[in-house]
Amino acid sequence: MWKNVEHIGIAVKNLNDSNKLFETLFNKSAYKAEEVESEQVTTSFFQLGETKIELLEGGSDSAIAKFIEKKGEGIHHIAFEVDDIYAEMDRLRAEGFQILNEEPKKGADNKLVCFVHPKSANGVLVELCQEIK
Ligand SMILES: CC[C@@H](C(=O)O)C(=O)SCCNC(=O)CCNC(=O)[C@H](O)C(C)(C)COP(=O)(O)OP(=O)(O)OC[C@H]1O[C@@H](n2cnc3c(N)ncnc32)[C@H](O)[C@@H]1OP(=O)(O)O
Ligand SMILES: [Co+2]
Repeated sequence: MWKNVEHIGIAVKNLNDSNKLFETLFNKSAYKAEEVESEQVTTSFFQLGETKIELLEGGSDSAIAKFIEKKGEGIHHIAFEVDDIYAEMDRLRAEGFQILNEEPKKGADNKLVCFVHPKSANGVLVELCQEIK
């Protein structure tokens, strides 16, 4: 079952600068920063109601750097909380979606994550995530 929009990922060039900008915009501080080596990204998170904003700065070979090079800074992905990521990956594959991961992997903020290719989701990079218990 799909639940809430867990976070919206925003690709940024400089995390320090963007932290300050979004702190001013939201009038609140990021509640955490985290490096995710497997994705070559450093992230920070702002909690807004039940949804988070995830700022992402990427290393030179990262998906984030490639995205910024092509499209510039901005919304990179939308992440949805699901209750059974394995079942949803099987279901989506059977429905013909291109899932970018063989298995869920460890993402930021204590989640298992996987991605659906934007070419099979109307140009939107979709992330599924499930809390690690
Ligand atoms: C912090 C960890 C985790 C979390 O816990 O939240 C994260 O959020 S990590 C976020 C960063 N990681 C990822 O994005 C992993 C999944 N992404 C990928 O595997 C790749 O980025 C991709 C989607 C497969 C694209 O890679 P690639 O094919 O090498 O790049 P291209 O530049 O050639 O793109 C092909 C095609 O797709 C379009 N594209 C790329 N990224 C996006 C995007 N974010 N949203 C929409 N469209 C996207 C790109 O424009 C190309 O289109 P065409 O030019 O029309 O061919
Ligand atoms: Co994300």
